[in-house]
Amino acid sequence: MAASDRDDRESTLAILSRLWGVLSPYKARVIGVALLISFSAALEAAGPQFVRYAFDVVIPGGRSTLFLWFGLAFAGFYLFRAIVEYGGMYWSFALTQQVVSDVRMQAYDHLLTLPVSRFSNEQSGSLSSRVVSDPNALKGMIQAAASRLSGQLVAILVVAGLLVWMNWKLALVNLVVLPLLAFVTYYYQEPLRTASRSIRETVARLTATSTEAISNIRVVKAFVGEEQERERFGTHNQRYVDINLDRRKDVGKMEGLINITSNYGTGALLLVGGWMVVSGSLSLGELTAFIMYQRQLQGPVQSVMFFNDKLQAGMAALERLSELVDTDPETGGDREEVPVGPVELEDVRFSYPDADEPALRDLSLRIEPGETAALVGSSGAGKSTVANLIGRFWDPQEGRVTVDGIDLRSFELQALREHVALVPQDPTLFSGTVADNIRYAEPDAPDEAVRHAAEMANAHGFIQQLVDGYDTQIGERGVRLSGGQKQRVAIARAILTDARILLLDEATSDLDSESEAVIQDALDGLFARGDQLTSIVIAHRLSTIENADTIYVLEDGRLVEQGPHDELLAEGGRYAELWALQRRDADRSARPNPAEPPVVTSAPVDGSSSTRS
Ligand SMILES: Nc1ncnc2c1ncn2[C@@H]1O[C@H](COP(=O)(O)OP(=O)(O)OP(=O)(O)O)[C@@H](O)[C@H]1O
Repeated sequence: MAASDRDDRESTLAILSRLWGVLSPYKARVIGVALLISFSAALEAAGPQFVRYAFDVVIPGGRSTLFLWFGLAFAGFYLFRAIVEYGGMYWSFALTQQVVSDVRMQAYDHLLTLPVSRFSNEQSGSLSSRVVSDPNALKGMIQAAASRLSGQLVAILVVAGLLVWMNWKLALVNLVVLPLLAFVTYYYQEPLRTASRSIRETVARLTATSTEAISNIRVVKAFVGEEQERERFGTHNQRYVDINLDRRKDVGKMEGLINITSNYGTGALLLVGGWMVVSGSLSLGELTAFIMYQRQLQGPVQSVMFFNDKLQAGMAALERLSELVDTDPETGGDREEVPVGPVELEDVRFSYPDADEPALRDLSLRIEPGETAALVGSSGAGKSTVANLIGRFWDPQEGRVTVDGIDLRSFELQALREHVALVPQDPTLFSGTVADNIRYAEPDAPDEAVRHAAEMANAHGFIQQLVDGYDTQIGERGVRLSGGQKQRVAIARAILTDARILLLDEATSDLDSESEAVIQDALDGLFARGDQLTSIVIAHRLSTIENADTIYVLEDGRLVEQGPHDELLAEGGRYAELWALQRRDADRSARPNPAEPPVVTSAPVDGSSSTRS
């Protein structure tokens, strides 16, 4: 018990120090807002004094001028108070929005600097919730801490002081009610917090279940999984209703107890105070003011009791944010000049985190500048991993990856990446126009350059036929492009950069042979860009890399063969085997052109066929 109390205290201290970390850049504004809100709260305490004055002085006096002055003072005071309250509310809101927006921006900035490994070990939905919704959850905590708390404390102190000043004996009656109110609020704090947590978790499960079904809707339908999905969603949906009902019961009980306690408190004031009025030791105005103050105190007392709850809720969000912001960003070296030279892997050994087996084992290969190198091999052989290391998306644990003999780790990251262009396996495009997508890496590229790149990528023809040509919006709110069209836009995007190293990951794997021919032309356009472009192509259709300068055959993370197509065929090794497999499957398939090799994605090392055509 004592240990858990200490843990609570330590965690509250940790929360406060983190909260201070978030708020310290805004010190002056926090103090300003707190003063304004405290001032507004102190003004509120003057209200019952007007009533007391009216009952005890103005009404018994019966003079019209006094009524007039009293009316003017009353109206002026409440106008002033409304202005102060508006100012406090607005500045507190503006401050909170500013802090949350800055925190969100910092988190997003940091997110973009994280290494690829950080993105591969957390679902993208969860990562984006860290930068979008978690900062929102800070709002309650910042508002509670930065502004409200000070106002509420001032209200409690000022009102309590006034009560004692007016009549300390009657003030004692209040002192019995207030701790009772505080106790009721405190008693329900934990169950309500637990319920809120469960509600958030259930909402997250509801969202995850529906998102999964929606994004896999074709699989759901193909395997008649609707009923199963309905049941999964229904279970969470029912749980959501149940927890909300339970929570509502607790809230109802708490509100009921608070009402009873404060009404009994008013009753006690009426009885004790009424007796004092009868005995002449208290005026009627004072009693009325006392009752008003008792009502005024309830809000601040409950807010102060709920302060810890707000802190805990905000802390959960702050912890998730800190986990992200405390992750080390990718780091590069100082070299800004990336020379033209061979790209080499020297005795590279690489394992993905938590993987049992290394993905690459003592792999060495050298690609001369201007060459087109092809990586082939079974599924899981390590082809994409080689591309990942050359793009420095990951670093090897042993050995080096170099350009012109210089370790990639010594180059400034941005400088290195400006020299590497990527056409990924699934070339997802960004929302915006076709032209925006082509000039993604070169936002200032003139229209002619964009068009030229599209022509080289064999994309100009279809782009011209779109509704608005290069200005056609694509993505969610625009046209949908076919897989082949997307790839050609992605190739145009790569052509437009002046990258010296091109990584082409399985760009032709999902295309029919007609589209493949079109893409092949696009790639020829790209390879023809100049002798400085070193291309590394991962292609599953061996026909697409027949003309590559060197073909590297990987198996199980090792290089097993290398050389040009004809040489490798003549050698009769693993490449020849893959080639023969493709021919055999092509002959078996009912294709009009059996000479066209099918896609080899997963020919296992044992030689059994697992090709897809
Ligand atoms: N992010 C990752 N985390 C853990 N293991 C991974 C990761 N990516 C790949 N691997 C593993 O590393 C090995 C090499 O994978 P890689 O993607 O390089 O193969 P590949 O030859 O490109 O395969 P494919 O042709 O199927 O794309 C495989 O065993 C794979 O399961």
